[in-house]
Amino acid sequence: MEDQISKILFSREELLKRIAELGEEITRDYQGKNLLVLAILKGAVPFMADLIHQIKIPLAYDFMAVSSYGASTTSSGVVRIMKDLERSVEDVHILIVEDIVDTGLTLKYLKENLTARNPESVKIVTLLDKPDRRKVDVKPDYNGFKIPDEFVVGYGLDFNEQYRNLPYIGILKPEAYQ
Ligand SMILES: O=P(O)(O)OC[C@H]1O[C@H](OP(=O)(O)OP(=O)(O)O)[C@H](O)[C@@H]1O
Ligand code: HPA
Ligand SMILES: [Mg+2]
Repeated sequence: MEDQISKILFSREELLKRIAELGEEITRDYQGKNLLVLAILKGAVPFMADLIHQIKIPLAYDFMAVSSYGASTTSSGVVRIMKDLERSVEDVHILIVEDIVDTGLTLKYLKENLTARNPESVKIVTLLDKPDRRKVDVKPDYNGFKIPDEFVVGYGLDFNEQYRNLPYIGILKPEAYQ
């Protein structure tokens, strides 16, 4: 598995350090607010698990699953909800947690879909942002790291469902998917 990684971009220590900073900012901004941390399955799970330890106010968390990639390294552009929320969100401030914003198609769809449910607010925190690849205009409110246009895996990010269990973020060698 690790021999398919050409370069480690962020070690576990670097990830945790940045996540602590994000948690501090979020703690400050959501003081006194009814916060729902909404992680997008499956990639955001490791990030969300580390992030919630660093948000030092009461919160609830939930999950949605949407899919646009399948077994490919490029987005199909068609976003489908595979698992939805089971309760109304009218009384909460939603913080969407993503592992990566790439074309932006997933988040644009999600943000519009959730905004239509009339929550108090909808914001986005992503661990990684790949701005060079953006196809639609969507900006994360909180971002861990900007990254170049390379296919990355680890810490929740997959290629064909593999590599999610790596404790760091690395660049996948092109020969691993060609
Ligand atoms: O900005 P975009 O081009 O839309 O890409 C980003 C989305 O793609 C990945 O999810 P994926 O559909 O691979 O599901 P997964 O989290 O289960 O791997 C990632 O977790 C984001 O949700
Ligand atoms: N790696 C894994 N999954 C992804 C990526 C990536 O670089 N971009 C969008 N989904
Ligand atoms: Mg994926």
